[in-house]
Amino acid sequence: MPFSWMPRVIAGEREGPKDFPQLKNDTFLRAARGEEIEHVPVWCMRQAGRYLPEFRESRAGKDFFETCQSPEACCELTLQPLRRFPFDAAIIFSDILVVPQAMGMDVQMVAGKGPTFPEPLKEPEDLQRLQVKVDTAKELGYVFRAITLTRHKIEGKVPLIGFSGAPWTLMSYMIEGGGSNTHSKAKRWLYQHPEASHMLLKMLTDVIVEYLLGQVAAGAQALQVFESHAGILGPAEFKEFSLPYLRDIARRVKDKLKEAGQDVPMIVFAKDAHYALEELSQSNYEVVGLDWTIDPLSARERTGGKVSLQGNMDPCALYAPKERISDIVKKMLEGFGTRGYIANLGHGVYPDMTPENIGAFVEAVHQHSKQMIKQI
Ligand SMILES: Cc1c2[nH]c(c1CCC(=O)O)Cc1[nH]c(c(CCC(=O)O)c1C)Cc1[nH]c(c(CCC(=O)O)c1C)Cc1[nH]c(c(CCC(=O)O)c1C)C2
Repeated sequence: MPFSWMPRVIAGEREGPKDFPQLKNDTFLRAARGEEIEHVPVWCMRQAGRYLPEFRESRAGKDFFETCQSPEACCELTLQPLRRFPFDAAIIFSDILVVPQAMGMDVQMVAGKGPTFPEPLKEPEDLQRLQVKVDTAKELGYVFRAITLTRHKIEGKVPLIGFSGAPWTLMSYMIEGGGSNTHSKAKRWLYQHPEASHMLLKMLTDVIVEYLLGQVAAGAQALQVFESHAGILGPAEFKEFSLPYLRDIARRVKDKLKEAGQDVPMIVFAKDAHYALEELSQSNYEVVGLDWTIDPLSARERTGGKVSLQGNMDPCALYAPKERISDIVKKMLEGFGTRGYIANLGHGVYPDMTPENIGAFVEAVHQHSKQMIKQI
């Protein structure tokens, strides 16, 4: 039995542990599978974030990763946006950098600077510092507990999404030591140390697979894999250093879930990877998330109805007056169509955005899509 909480998952049962409140709004899950819906579901990346005064209040004076380690705090932050807006999904509050931490790296959140690794990986020898076999139940059990608690507290209102960073994005943080414009330290590895790069990407893939499976066992009803730094790679590097690992993650997670009779939709969000849209639509994920640099109609054409699509309004459109947001949403819905589509932003909400405009975005998606579906 690989996970201590595994006995709670009954083989053959689709919804996971039995004692969770029944799901009342499964629109997001149906859209992910391309099934019929009454309105287009909508959620926002970074919907739990600093643009909400209640989020800033809860986070005030507390260390970021300590907050991530508190299931109660993560649950509260996940639920906050749902109290304000009729989102069709929630995403568990956590961070992609908990995985490098679980592998033994120190990561701190420095105010005004963002995530910082005091001792980043510099040369291939540094891989020896990393934990190869990670006991995810021990190192990341706090995330699993946050998911289980949130599944209870969310009362079946909407599905709960679990997530992980993808191997290349995590590798780039581990080598850069934080955010970067050029990612030149991490890219140097790809060109100077391709073998060590693959070794690190493989190590990360193994941990991510276990981590995502643990999230589903804990109660996650969908999974999103964030390849936020895809755009810094060109098509050839993406094909060699990102895509095979993204595919491997989805295949291995799905194979394991199938054995347990579970079916959990997976979303891949490779930011700025418009050059790889065709490949991404054939990479074992039900949903491909899009940033705003891709035109909805051409995304549909290029993915050929093989997958559902998610996205992709420019987050900065939320600075526009509400009527303009409504027009932009309408055009976006007309471009994607209402079937096999999950409305979202093309990236996360920024801290200086007004909650009211997020509300206008959500309302516009629901209103316009209901009308469009009625007319079909
Ligand atoms: C709200 C927040 C988070 N992380 C960080 C913040 C801001 C700091 C704070 O509020 O104290 C630091 C935080 N964490 C990270 C950054 C980016 C730093 C950089 O690259 O410059 C910051 C400021 C790293 C990170 N972290 C994440 C990504 C992938 C998504 C993306 O591309 O934005 C990345 C790249 C994932 C993430 N991170 C978070 C979520 C929560 C759920 C939600 O979306 O509502 C998620 C999904 C939460």
